Amino acid sequence: MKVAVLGAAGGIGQALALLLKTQLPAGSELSLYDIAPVTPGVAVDLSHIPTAVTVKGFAGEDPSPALVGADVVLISAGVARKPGMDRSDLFNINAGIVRNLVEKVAVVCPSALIGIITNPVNTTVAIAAEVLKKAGVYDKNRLFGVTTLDVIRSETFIAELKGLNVADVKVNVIGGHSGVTILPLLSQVEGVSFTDEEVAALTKRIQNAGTEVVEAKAGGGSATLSMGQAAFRFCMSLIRGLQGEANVVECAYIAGDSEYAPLFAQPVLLGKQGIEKILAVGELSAFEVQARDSMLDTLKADIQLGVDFVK
Ligand SMILES: NC(=O)C1=CN([C@@H]2O[C@H](COP(=O)(O)OP(=O)(O)OC[C@H]3O[C@@H](n4cnc5c(N)ncnc54)[C@H](O)[C@@H]3O)[C@@H](O)[C@H]2O)C=CC1
Ligand SMILES: O=C([O-])CC(=O)C(=O)O
Repeated sequence: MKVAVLGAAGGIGQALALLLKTQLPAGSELSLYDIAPVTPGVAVDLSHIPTAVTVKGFAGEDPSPALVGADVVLISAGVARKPGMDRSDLFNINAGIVRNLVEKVAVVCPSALIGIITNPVNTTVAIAAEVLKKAGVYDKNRLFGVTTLDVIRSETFIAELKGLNVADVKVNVIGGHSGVTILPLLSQVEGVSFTDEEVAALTKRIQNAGTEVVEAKAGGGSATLSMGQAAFRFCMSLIRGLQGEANVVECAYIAGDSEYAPLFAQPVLLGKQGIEKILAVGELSAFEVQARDSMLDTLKADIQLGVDFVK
């Protein structure tokens, strides 16, 4: 397997690259690209870790050499939030970065699975889809907005609140990746019950968890280490699917068959072609139905912004 990380010299990119270097299957290749000149040095640094994963680093304007033969491309290139900003404030800079990178992916490794981490995810995934459509290589089963951080946060916060072993907590998070569009389906968590007050408070905490980190870092950026772990988990699931493992399921922001919005985060079964099957969201509580319905105008507007940007 060859995994390319674009934005590899950044906070997320370096954490993710470390996890991939230590835990990708033996024989894998890790390809790191960033505009930052330090990137080949990051690769040299990682290459001294004794695992059977080869690492190469590329800097400069053109990501193409890093993309040759990639099976999975993870994109975390761009700018991160500072206190007082919303994810949507990143659009002006990050939209163009994602467009340019995906244009290269479309030419060099059009059948790779693509995971978009760069914010605002609700919009950058729409941009990626439009770029791939324009290039004539769009396959909706191969493009993902990485929302795994919302899932791991939900698992962590639920286990903390209820005194559970976090390894036993499974939760789906649907919708998108910002504010009210993040909807953890707490009513479906097995073996746990929540009061109405707990549901309201926990949902709000999960929706605001990115801001919690941004404020705690006080101008020093947003979540990088937890996001590195989240992207690593998602990447390993993509690879396990590609390698034919059965029952690999993750939530991701995808172009599904959702009646709610053209892109919508929901659970998917992963396989050799990317998404093998879109899984049902299941029964929602009255609170969740209300939260789902009231997010849709925001989510659709975020998606339209991305479509219009490319057109
Ligand atoms: N999907 C999610 O759940 C999350 C997404 N994010 C987003 O991930 C992105 C990256 O965050 P961090 O790693 O913390 O930022 P960072 O600033 O530490 O790293 C970003 C990297 O992108 C590189 N870069 C900028 N323009 C580039 C280009 N045209 N080509 C290649 N590389 C380029 C920079 O040189 C830098 O090394 C941000 O947009 C952030 O909002 C952050 C946390 C969670
Ligand atoms: O909040 C941010 O800007 C970064 C992010 O997406 C998250 O931590 O969920």
